[in-house]
Amino acid sequence: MSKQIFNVVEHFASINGEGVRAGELAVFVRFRGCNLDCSYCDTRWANDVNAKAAKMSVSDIVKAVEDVKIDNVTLTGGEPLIQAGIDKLIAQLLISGRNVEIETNGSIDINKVRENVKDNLTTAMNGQVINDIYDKVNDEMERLSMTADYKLAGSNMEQYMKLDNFNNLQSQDTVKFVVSSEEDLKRALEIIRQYNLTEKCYVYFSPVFGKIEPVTIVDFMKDNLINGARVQLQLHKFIWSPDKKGV
Ligand SMILES: C[S@@+](CC[C@H](N)C(=O)[O-])C[C@H]1O[C@@H](n2cnc3c(N)ncnc32)[C@H](O)[C@@H]1O
Ligand SMILES: Nc1nc2[nH]cc(C(=O)O)c2c(=O)[nH]1
Ligand code: SF4
Ligand SMILES: [Mg+2]
Repeated sequence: MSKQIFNVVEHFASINGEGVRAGELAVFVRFRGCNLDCSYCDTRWANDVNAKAAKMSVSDIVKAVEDVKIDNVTLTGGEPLIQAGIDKLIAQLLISGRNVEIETNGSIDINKVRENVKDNLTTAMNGQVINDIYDKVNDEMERLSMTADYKLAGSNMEQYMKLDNFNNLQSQDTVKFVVSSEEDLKRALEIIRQYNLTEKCYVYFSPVFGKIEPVTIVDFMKDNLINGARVQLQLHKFIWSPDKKGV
């Protein structure tokens, strides 16, 4: 089998600016290319097929992550789940003891990826003296969390959302609504209620940076009694200049 090579446009250590682990140290690996084109994308440069990228194998990436001695790793992009072999990389990062977070755009079948990761873990553990490989694989899988956006009308990408993903959420996963307008907030609430999202996983609202006042989101949450969801601003855009790469 040919060795899988990934196009990595940047990898860096920082604090996670988004999601359940916001504020914690994390290593970020950003892959080139995306299957969507959101109106507000803050990493459009990474989606360019000609963006400068390091060619890295699974073991190159695992080594780069291990070298920094930080427990959390976030795979992002671009879109990490369109990268061939991503399941193998995720499995090896789990085996190396990391908490692995995937930032994904909501158009890809997360269950299929999770099943492929599980298969990789099972294969990797075969031959090891482990009494119950099944339990060990499930323990490793608990350190994998998917943060899936639901792209709203303001992104122009809503038609690509894979609603079936909402039947395959785990309690450690997140559904994130990046909102541009009141219309987006109303649609997000409809989806949250329809799929009972706050009962299944973490739910976040995040403003498209500079496009909607955070207080508008908070008022909407209060007016509609949206318990169990959280508002979140992208921390790194306050700590550093909002356009800065590598942070
Ligand atoms: C750049 S994307 C990469 C991962 C994946 N393609 C996705 O969309 O989830 C990472 C996260 O940044 C969010 N994001 C992108 N541009 C943003 C902006 N201008 N303001 C707020 N969040 C933004 C996305 O919605 C997503 O949740
Ligand atoms: N500090 C920091 N935290 C992040 N969390 C998610 C990010 C992303 O671009 O996916 C990101 C990012 O680019 N920087
Ligand atoms: S899916 Fe993510 S990376 Fe792709 S365009 Fe949208 S925000 Fe940017
Ligand atoms: Mg970002």
